Amino acid sequence: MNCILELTDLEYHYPNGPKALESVSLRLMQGEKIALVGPNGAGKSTLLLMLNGMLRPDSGTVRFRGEPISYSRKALMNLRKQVGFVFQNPDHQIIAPTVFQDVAFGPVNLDYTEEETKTSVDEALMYVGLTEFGRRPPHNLSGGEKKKVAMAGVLAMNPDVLVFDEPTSALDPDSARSIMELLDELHHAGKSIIISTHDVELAYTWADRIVLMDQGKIILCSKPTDAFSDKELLAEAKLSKPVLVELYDALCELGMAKSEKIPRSVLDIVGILGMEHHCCRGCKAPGFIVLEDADFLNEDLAERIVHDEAIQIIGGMGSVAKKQAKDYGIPLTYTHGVIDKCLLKAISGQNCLIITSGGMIKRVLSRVEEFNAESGNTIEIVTFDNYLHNN
Ligand SMILES: Nc1ncnc2c1ncn2[C@@H]1O[C@H](COP(=O)(O)OP(=O)(O)OP(=O)(O)O)[C@@H](O)[C@H]1O
Repeated sequence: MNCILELTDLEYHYPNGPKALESVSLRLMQGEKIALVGPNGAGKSTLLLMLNGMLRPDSGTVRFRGEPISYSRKALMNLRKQVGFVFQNPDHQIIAPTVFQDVAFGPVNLDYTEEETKTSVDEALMYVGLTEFGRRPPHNLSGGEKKKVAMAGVLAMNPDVLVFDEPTSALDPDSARSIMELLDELHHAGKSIIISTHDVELAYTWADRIVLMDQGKIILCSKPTDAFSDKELLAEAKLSKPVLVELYDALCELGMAKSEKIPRSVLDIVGILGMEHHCCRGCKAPGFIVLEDADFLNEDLAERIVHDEAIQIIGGMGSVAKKQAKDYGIPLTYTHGVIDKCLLKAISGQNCLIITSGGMIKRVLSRVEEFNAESGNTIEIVTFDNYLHNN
């Protein structure tokens, strides 16, 4: 993996304010998902603002693709094309009278042609599920919708790195989940993503790496399972353990689990209990999962699969799948946490269809394979091609 952004020994004092960053060094690798976690005032937003040059450190270096960033107007404009920043409060980002104009702001400033601008805005609005919102004034939208408009504004420039300051703050659980699904989709499309959050459950299940911050310093940078198992550090950063880790600790104490692998999802817990107690294997014939590429979906094919394979559960992963399902009137049982939920249903004997596209297809295949290997289950996955060949 290549390093895309590198911070070395950053120090920063706000003018007339406190020291906000002290000896901060961090590397964001290509295609990585990092979550910054820490109490109020820890320095998370300040660190994020360094990443696209919105703040300039008093000392230390920020490198993008190996080169120290330059703070000239032209160089910063160029950097911000590649490192997109979504503020915690979308009102800080939304400026135009209509959603379309707002999302078009970046492309227009980057001298896209009219046609290129329209294409990139339409795609970005499709990605965030706001295709029909182009003419609406942003100030009349809900908090979650405004957040999606702000995200679309950044996505329209197709940056390699996405920086989100508290992507789910002030959102209801459903909007928060759909934003996180979108971040996952962007990750599968090859983006490197760094977020700040107070939500330990979210950070634990979503990130590849956790960066714990306190009082302007990075106090730990490690895999989520390591970061959230360290009681003392969590206390120092005034954070609690994620529920899944608490549950796992309790199961171990009760002698009900002794797996080496600390669970990161409900499905992992079910897998561990299944291994220990043989309770979810062999009792019932498992169901299977049909995987269909949303890019090749049509109404007839979906109907045929659902009918021929006695499908009981349908999951749609990603914006293309959700749009296709809506257009073709396919009722989706699940639109978030799709793979794990379908695996849970398959264990209990139900047949599932997962509709998805792009890099997420591989993710479904690898997750099912990983789950089977770890839990001893044998959930079969029928891919789109197999379906065509076998029928
Ligand atoms: N514009 C500013 N002027 C002066 N001090 C500031 C400014 N912005 C932040 N600070 C201070 O810098 C320190 C770090 O703030 P920062 O916003 O980076 O923390 P944070 O971890 O993002 O906090 P939160 O979780 O509350 O958003 C805090 O002590 C804060 O009071």
